[in-house]
Amino acid sequence: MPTIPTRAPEPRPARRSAVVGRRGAGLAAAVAALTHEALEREFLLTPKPGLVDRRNTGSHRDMDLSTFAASAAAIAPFAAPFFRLGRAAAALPAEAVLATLRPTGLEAERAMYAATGGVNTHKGSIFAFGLAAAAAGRVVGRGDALDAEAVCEDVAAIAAGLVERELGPTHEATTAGAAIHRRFGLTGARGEAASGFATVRHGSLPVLTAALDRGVGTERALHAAFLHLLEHNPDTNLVARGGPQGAAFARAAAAALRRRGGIDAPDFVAAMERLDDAFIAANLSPGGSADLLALTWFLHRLPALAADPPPRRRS
Ligand SMILES: CC(C)(COP(=O)(O)OP(=O)(O)OC[C@H]1O[C@@H](n2cnc3c(N)ncnc32)[C@H](O)[C@@H]1O)[C@@H](O)C(=O)NCCC(=O)NCCS
Ligand SMILES: Nc1ncnc2c1ncn2[C@@H]1O[C@H](COP(=O)(O)OP(=O)(O)OP(=O)(O)O)[C@@H](O)[C@H]1O
Repeated sequence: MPTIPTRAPEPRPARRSAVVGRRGAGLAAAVAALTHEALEREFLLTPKPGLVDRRNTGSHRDMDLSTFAASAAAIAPFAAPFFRLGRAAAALPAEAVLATLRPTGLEAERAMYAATGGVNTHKGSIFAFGLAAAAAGRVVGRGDALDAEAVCEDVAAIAAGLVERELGPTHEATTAGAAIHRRFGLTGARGEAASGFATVRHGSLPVLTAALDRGVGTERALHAAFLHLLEHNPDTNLVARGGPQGAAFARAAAAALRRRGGIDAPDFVAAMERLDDAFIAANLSPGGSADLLALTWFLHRLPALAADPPPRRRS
């Protein structure tokens, strides 16, 4: 069982220029290390309403920080094969790529369940990071600069039509996401991917970088990004547990926190803790926003990878 660090380290400043230096095997390993760092930053960020964090296990009874640490350690290495598959598929038409990723995605899900004793800790993250890592490989394989824009555009191309194909009226609603689409029209993880992670690219990522640029610490900047996601991401996990009313409550609570100053409010942490208690009382968990928070960090740090050595892994 991996040990849980109490705090993720401060990153070195991201280089935002078009870095295309590291194209060898080291880059696939660096993408896997960054995936691990992003997942870890998400589960350690505290407080997060309804989610597993250092304060409590949120609205969850079957997982805690050690489950998340074990899960992250088990699934992050799969980002390397996803990246390599993407790089090998750089010249393929985008619509042919998803089929090449599915076996690795399902293997990663099996590794997650093996590491957690059958608990779904990171299914949404495996999907999002699998697509993002593969798209990063395609971007590098084409010789383009590795940045969030290029990766998100390629994810949109790879995932185009996924909602119609997998959630269309002729399909049996076999998963929670499909059932929620049938009842409420939400497109969940598939819709977010097909949009090129629009909620991240045009929302939480600019919020994160704006906060960092004005000198806000990493944890608090991640909180700003998370608050944005809580207000704007149509999270199927919230709907699965609390119905549309549960999702509306979460959105309104996040908007209220923003209006009273967000991360700049003097009692921000106490307000987030009160919200955590309210989410737990209502059994709400914004798991999709947790996934997108990790992805926000990943996309923020990606441009630095091609030039820098991979982030140091903590044992
Ligand atoms: C598409 C997936 C997520 C299927 O899950 P499901 O039908 O239950 O979808 P659903 O939309 O409800 O979401 C599942 C998870 O995604 C996350 N999520 C929920 N809402 C959102 C959202 N708006 N945006 C992003 N992620 C979200 C949550 O963590 C949730 O638990 C995926 O598990 C899948 O298809 N796996 C098969 C492996 C695969 O295809 N891999 C290929 C690429 S890696
Ligand atoms: N820190 C976190 N705490 C809780 N969930 C998280 C966290 N980080 C990511 N998630 C996401 O939330 C999802 C788990 O949510 P949840 O347990 O509500 O889903 P479920 O297993 O489909 O449903 P249920 O537990 O109601 O049967 C995971 O797939 C994961 O991607």
